Amino acid sequence: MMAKEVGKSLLIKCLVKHYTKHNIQEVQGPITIVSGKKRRVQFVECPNDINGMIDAAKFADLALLLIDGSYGFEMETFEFLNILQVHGFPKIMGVLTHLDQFKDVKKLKKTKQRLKHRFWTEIYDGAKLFYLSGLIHGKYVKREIHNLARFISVMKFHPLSWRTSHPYVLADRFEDVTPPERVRLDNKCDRNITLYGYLRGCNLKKGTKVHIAGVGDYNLAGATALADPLSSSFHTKYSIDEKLEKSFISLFSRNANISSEAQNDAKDNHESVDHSHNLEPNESGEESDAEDLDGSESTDEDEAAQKDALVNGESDGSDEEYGAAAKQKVDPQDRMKEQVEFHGGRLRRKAMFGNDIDDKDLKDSDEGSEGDDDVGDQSFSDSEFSEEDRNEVDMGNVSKWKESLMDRTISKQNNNLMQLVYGKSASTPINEKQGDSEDEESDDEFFKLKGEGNKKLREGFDVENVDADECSKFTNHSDLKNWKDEEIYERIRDRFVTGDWSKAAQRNMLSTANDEDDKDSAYGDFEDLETGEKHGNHKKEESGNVSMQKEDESEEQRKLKKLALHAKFDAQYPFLVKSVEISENIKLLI
Ligand SMILES: Nc1nc2c(ncn2[C@@H]2O[C@H](COP(=O)(O)OP(=O)(O)OP(=O)(O)O)[C@@H](O)[C@H]2O)c(=O)[nH]1
Repeated sequence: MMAKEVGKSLLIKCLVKHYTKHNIQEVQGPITIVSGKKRRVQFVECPNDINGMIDAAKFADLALLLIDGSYGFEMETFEFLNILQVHGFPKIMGVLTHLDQFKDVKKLKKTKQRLKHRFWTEIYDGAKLFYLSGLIHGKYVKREIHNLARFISVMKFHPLSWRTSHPYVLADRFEDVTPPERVRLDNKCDRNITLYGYLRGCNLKKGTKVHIAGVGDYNLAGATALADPLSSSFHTKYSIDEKLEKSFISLFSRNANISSEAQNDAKDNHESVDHSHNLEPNESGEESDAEDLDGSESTDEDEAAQKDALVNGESDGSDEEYGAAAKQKVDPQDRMKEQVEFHGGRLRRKAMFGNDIDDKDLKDSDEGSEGDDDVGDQSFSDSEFSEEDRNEVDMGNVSKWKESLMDRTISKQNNNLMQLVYGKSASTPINEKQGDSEDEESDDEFFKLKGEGNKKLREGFDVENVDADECSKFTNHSDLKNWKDEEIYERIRDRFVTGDWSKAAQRNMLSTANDEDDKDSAYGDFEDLETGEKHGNHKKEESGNVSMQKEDESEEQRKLKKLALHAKFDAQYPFLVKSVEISENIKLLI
C-alpha cells in the first residue's frame, strides 16, 4: 500500500478489526494476525517513499494498491508497480477508496469504469480491483472489508524460489544490548543489537552474514528461536513478549563504526517512523512458518471461505486473475505524464494518460454495465464489458507494440534462411526453377552418374510443393511404385510366409538380372569416384566387334556373372532364405 492519505492505515485497522474483533488506535509497524488454523497474515503499511517501496516489494506476498478514486491515479502507484516488478513479484490487488466523495452516481460509475480500464491496462486484463464505497462511523463498510479479508485469507501464494532459499526477517523491534560499561568507556564502540521478528524463507545459519537494508552488512552472532507469541492467542501482537527478552539475535558490527550519532539517528528514525506509522527497519518478515502461506496448506476452513467468497459475488480468485507483477508489460513512462498540483491542502503528483478513455467513450461502456450502479459491489464479471470495451482495453496502449509485432512477423516470413546465412548472392529464390542455377549444377556433378550430364534429377518433382527452407517436402512422384499394378503385386506375393519361396527366388533372380540390364541401358557407364573403378556399358563395347550370335552368348554370360555376383552378395546374409537358395542355384549354373 502506498500514496499519501489514501486510507492505508484505516484499511489495516478495519482488516485487523475484522479478523480479531479488536480495535487498534494506531498502526505501528507490522501487525500479525491469525487468519486460519494454519495461516497468519501480516499487514505492513508501505511508506510513501521509494526506499520503503523497495523494501516492501522484497518481502510482500500481496500488494494492495490503494487508489484514491476521487483523485485518480497518482504517480506513486505506477512507481510502486515498477519497483514491484524489479524487486519482488508479489500478487497485486487494487483497492479504490474515497468513492463516497462522488455525489453524482453517473460520474462515480464512469470514474470506476475509467479507473478499472486503466488498472487492467497497467496490471493485466482482469486484475482484481476492490471498491470501498465510503465510511460508516469512520470505518469502511463491514461487508466490503469482509469480502476483501476473505480474499486475502484464501489467496494462494507461490513464493519465489529466491525467497524460499534465503532467510529473511522483517524486524519489528530492535534493542541495543551493548554492555553499558563498554559504551561508557567508548561512546562510539561497536554495538550489539538484538533484532526481533519472524524468520521467513529458510533457516538462518550461525556465523552467516546479514544485510540490514539501509545500514550495511554485518556478521550474525547467533539466532534464537522464541516461543510463538500467537500460538496461545488469537489476538494481535505488535512486539515480542518481554518475558522472552533473554533470547536474542545479536548482530555485531564488522566495520566498528556505528557512531552514537548514527545510533541516535536510528532511534530518531524509529521514533519518527512510529509517529508517521511507517516501518523501520525496512527488512522483511512474515509468518514464521512459510508453509502457512502456501495455498497447498490451506485448511478446510480456508476452502470453505473461498467458496463463500465466490458465492458472495466475488470473481473466481484464480491465480490468473491475481497474476504476478511479472505480467506487467507496459512501461508507464512511455505514456504517462506527471502533473504536480495542489490538491486537498497538499501537493499531489497526478498520473495523466494521453489516451485515457474520456467520458464520451465511457458513455458507450456504461450502457453495457448497468449493474455496476452499486458502489459497494465487489463483483465484476467479463460481461460487465462489451466486446468493444474489451478491445479497447486490449488495444488501448498495447496496440502499438502489437502493430510492430505484426510488421516484424510479415517481414520475417519473407526472409529466406539461406539468404540470412549466406547473404543474398547465395540464395535461391523460391519461385526460381530448381536446377537452373550454375552453382547447383556444379555441386550436383559430384553425385551424378557418368553420362547423365545435365540430366535434371529433380524432374518430376512437385514444384508447387517445393519449399526452400523445408526440403523434407520434396516428393518425387515418378519414383513411387503403383502397388495396384498386377505385376508388382505378383512379385511380392511369394515373399510372404504363405508363398512359394523358391519360385519367388527364381523370379527375383531373373527380375534382378533384367533390372540390371535395364539399369545398364538406362544409366550407361558409371564411374565410382571413390575407388576410381570404371564400370562400362559392356553392351555398347561389345556390340561393334562380335557377331550377333557371339553377342548373345556373351550377353548370357554377363547376365550369369552378374547373377553370381548377386548371389555371392546375398550369401553373405544367410538370414535371408532366398539368398541361400539363389547362391545354390548360381553354383549349379556355373
Ligand atoms: N471520505 C473518505 N475518507 C476516507 C476514506 N478512506 C480514508 N479516508 C480518510 O482519509 C484520511 C487518511 O486516511 P489514512 O488511513 O490515515 O490514510 P493513509 O494512507 O494511512 O495516510 P498516510 O499514512 O498519511 O499516508 C483519514 O481521515 C480517513 O478517515 C474513504 O474512502 N472516504
